[in-house]
Amino acid sequence: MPYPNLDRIASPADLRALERRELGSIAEELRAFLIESVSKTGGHLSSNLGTVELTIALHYVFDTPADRIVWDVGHQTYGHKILTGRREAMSGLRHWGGISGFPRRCESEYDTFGTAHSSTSISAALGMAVAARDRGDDTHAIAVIGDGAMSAGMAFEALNNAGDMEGINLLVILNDNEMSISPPVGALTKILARLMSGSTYNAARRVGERVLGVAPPVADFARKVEEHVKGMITPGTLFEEFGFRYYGPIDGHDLDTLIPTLQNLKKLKGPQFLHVITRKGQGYKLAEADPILYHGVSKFDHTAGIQPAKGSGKLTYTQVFGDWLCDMAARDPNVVAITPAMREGSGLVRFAQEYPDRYYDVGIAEQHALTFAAGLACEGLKPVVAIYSTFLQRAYDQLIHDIALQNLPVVLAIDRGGLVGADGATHHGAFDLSYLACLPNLVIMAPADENECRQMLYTAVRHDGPTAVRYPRGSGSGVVPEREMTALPIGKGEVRRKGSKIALLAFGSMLGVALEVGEALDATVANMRFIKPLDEALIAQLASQHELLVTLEENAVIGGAGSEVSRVLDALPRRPRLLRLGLPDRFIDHGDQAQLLASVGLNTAGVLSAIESAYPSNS
Ligand SMILES: Cc1ncc(C[n+]2csc(CCOP(=O)(O)OP(=O)(O)O)c2C)c(N)n1
Ligand SMILES: CC(=O)[C@@H](O)[C@H](O)COP(=O)(O)O
Ligand SMILES: [Mg+2]
Repeated sequence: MPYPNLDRIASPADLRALERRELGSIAEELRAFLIESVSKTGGHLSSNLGTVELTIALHYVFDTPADRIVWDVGHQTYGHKILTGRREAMSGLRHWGGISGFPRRCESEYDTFGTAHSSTSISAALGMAVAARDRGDDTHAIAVIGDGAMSAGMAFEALNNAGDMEGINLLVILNDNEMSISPPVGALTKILARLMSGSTYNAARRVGERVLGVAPPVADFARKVEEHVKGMITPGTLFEEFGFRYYGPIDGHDLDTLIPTLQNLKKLKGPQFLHVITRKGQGYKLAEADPILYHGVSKFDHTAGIQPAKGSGKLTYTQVFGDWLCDMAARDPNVVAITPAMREGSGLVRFAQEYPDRYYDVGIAEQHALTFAAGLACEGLKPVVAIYSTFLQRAYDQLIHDIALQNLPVVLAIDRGGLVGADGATHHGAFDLSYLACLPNLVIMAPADENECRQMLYTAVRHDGPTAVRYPRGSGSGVVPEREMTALPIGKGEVRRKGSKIALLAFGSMLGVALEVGEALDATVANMRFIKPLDEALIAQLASQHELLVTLEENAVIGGAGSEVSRVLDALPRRPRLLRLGLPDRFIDHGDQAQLLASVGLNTAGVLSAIESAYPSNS
C-alpha cells in the first residue's frame, strides 16, 4: 500500500515542518502502516493504534529528542519508532537481529528511557526534568502513562515526589483508554471513569473548545482552565491533590484539540497532568471490537483478522496451569487465585468466570499481589499467585519479608520462566531460580513436562509453606496431563536414563535436550524436579558413579540450580568435574525462542559442543 505522506517523514523535524492541516493524512497513513506492518511481524497492536494522534502531536509540538518523551511500558511506541527514522526497521520488529518492541536507549536518541515493565515513566521523566532544571535549560520531560500502568504503586510514588518539586518542566499525560490488557480494575478506574463520564467529559470538551478556539495567551489558558476545570468541573481531583495541575479530559484522537492543548501546556512551569481519552484499537474495527485479542498478536491476515488457532494438539503450560487451578478449586474451597493484571496471559480466564468470588485481579501491582496473598494465607486460605517470572522481580521483598520469613503457604505459579522470545530482554524469565534459591523455607519446582507441571502444582498447594512452580512460555513435548493428582515427594528427583562417565542433571524445560544428549553420549540423565530442596542423595550417587556432572537450566548460570549443585558437591569427599550450563552473564535480546536457546548453547548441538570442549571424547 502506498504511503505518500508518511514517505516524507524521516524524522520528527520533517513532521514539524508540515502545516497542522497536513497531519490528518499522516495519522491516517501511520495507522494503515501500523496495521500492515504488525500483521506481518506480530507485536502489540491495539495500544499502538490508540496512540497514533498522541504520538504525532507530541513530536509535532515538542522539540524531540531535546524534550524527553518517556513512554510507559513502551508497547505503544511503534508510531514513535516509525516517525523517528525506524520505519524500514519495522519489518524486523521483535525478530532476531531486528529492532525491539519497546524503547531502548541504544536503538535511538529518541528512545530516552528503556521501558517494558510498567509504571516507571513518571519517575524517569521526573529525574530528567530535575536534571534539566539543575542544568538550567528549558527542556521538557513528558511521561505518557496508560490507565492500567497508573494503578501501580510506583506511579503514585513518583507523583508524590513530583508534586512537591519546584521549577520543573514535567508533563504527565494519562492515556486513558479504559483498558489494561483486560478491563482495568480498582478504585482508580472508577475515579477516572467519573472524570470522563457524561457531563464532566462533555463540559470539559466545551471548555477546551472555548479556550482553544480563541487561542488565548498561556496565562489566560491557565486561568480559564483553572476556573472552569478546577472550580466548576472537577473540583479537587486526585491529581491536583498531588500538586499537579490537572487538565482534561480531552479527546486523544482529535489533533485539533491535542496540538493546541500541548502547545499551551508547553508554556507552563511546574508539574502538569493532562488526561487524554483514547480508544484501544482505534481505526481498525476488529481491534476496536476486541482490544484484548489484538493487544499482542502473532502474524495474521489483516483483512480476515485473527482466526482461531488450528492448534498443535499440545497444551501450553499456561493452559495446564489454568485447567489445574479450576480442578483444584473444585476440590478445595480455600483455593483462591490472584493475578497482577495478567488474566489472559496467565491462563485465568476460565477460573475468573467459574470462580468470580475467588478471583482477584489486583491491577498492575505485583508487590501488593504478594502481600495480599500473604494476608489471605494468614487466615487459612490457599492463595495461588499467577505471575510471570519477569514481573515477580518487582515483588522480591514482599516474597522474602511477607511470605518466606513467615513461612506462609502461598503458591507462586511462575509462568514465562526462561527465554520468552519476541518480548526480549525485559521479559525473559532469566533470573528466578537465582533469586529464589537463596530464600529459606521456599520449595522450588520446575516441571519437565505438562503432567509434571500439574502434579507439581498439586504438590505445592498441599505443602504447608511457600512454594514456587516455574514453567516456560509455550507448550512442552505434548504429554497429556493425568486427571489424577498425586503429590510428589518433596526434594526427590528421578533418573530417566542410565549411562556411564557423564551424568546430565536437567532442571525443568531442559530435560528434552538432556535426553537427546544422553542418547548421543550414552550419558546418565536425571530429571531433578526440585531446585530446592535439592535431591542431595541423588547428586551424591551420581557424583560417585560418574566422571563429569553437567547441570542444565534455562536460568542465569550465575546463582542458579547449577550453583546449588556445586554447593552440594563441595561437601562430598569425592568431587567429580562439574560443567554448569545455563544462560550467560548478559542480557539476551528478542527472537524466536528456539533461535535464542540455540544462540546461548542451550540446544542439543550447543550442549554437545560444550561437553566436548570441557571433556574431550578422548580424555
Ligand atoms: C510491571 C508490569 N506488570 C505487568 C505488565 C504487563 N502489561 C503490559 S501492558 C499492560 C497493560 C497496560 O495498560 P495501560 O497502561 O492502560 O496501557 P494500554 O495497554 O491500555 O495501552 C500490562 C498489564 C508489565 N508490562 N509490567
Ligand atoms: C507488554 C507486556 O508486558 C505484555 O503485553 C507482554 O508482552 C505479554 O507477553 P505474553 O505474550 O508472553 O503474554
Ligand atoms: Mg489503558
